[in-house]
Amino acid sequence: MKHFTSVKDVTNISALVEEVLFLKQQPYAFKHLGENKVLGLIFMNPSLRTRLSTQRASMNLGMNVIVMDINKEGWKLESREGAVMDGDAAEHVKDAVAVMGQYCDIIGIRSFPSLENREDDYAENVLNQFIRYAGVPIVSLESTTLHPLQSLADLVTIQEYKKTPKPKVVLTWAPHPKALPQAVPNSFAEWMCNAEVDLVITHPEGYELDEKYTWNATIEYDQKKAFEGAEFIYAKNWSSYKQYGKILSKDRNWTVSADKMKLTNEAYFMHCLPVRRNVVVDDEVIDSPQSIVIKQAANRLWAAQAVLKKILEHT
Ligand SMILES: NCCC[C@H](NC(=O)CCC(=O)O)C(=O)O
Ligand SMILES: NC(=O)OP(=O)(O)O
Repeated sequence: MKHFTSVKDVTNISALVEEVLFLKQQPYAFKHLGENKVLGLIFMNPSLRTRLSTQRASMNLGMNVIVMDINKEGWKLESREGAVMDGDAAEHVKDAVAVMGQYCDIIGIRSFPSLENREDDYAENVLNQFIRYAGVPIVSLESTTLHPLQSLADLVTIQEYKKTPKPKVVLTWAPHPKALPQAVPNSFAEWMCNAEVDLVITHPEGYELDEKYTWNATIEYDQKKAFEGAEFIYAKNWSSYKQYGKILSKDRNWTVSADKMKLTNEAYFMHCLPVRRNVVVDDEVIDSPQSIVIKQAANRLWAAQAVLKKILEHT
């Protein structure tokens, strides 16, 4: 594997899932693979799970790791091509990235969307400049449109907990006070459309995701109908893709409640975290034995380790 920015970078998804499960059993089987190699983790936005799990994953492979919260600790960056830099920004992304590539053997980058201009966000300018100018493999730590490390961990978690060969997996929109990116649901749908699952996506009208990620999913506007017979309920808020970045609803009738979980086939509850309790999901559900959010977060470590291993083996 050269870069890891979407499911398209994976040649054999089931082999990668097996690799994740192997590393979960034997975390230190490749403890010398990354010796004398440095992973740089660059954050343009906050993180808990991605930062800590990827850092730990690199340690398990014997790598050294440098972490930078670039907006707080670095020079203000310009990302527009050809910009006349007489404003606030002191450094262009392409110079900063080329320099980082001199110090790191692999770079991870987190860069969220502005949610102001769909065309700009979906062009993935920051991620693509990292790929273009770093000269080293790039791992997405959640880009403007996708979160592949999360989706790989999600797929592994579903593989571990499924009760039938092709489980019904429901991605449900849930309310939230803020406008959030579409990266997690886009990426989840993209990975699930390539997996042995029956994917149903439920959301209020106007929250349709980019069809390029949902081609193999059924869209059901009635949340209760969607929940019937589900083996997994994956909750997430996102802002509108059609009316780009807008909050069209804060309807608490979409909150995942214990009553709604009763419609499912004793479904497991999943969420990528961080989660707004009693807005996205009721305490009663997330604190129930059917909630696997912590196991899901734990799998982030093994997912990151498998991806780093694949890249180290390639370089
Ligand atoms: N990496 C996991 C999700 C990150 C981000 N959530 C957030 O920004 C939540 C912020 C809040 O709840 O205030 C998102 O939805 O893409
Ligand atoms: N799920 C996830 O990516 O969490 P963080 O934003 O805390 O990294």
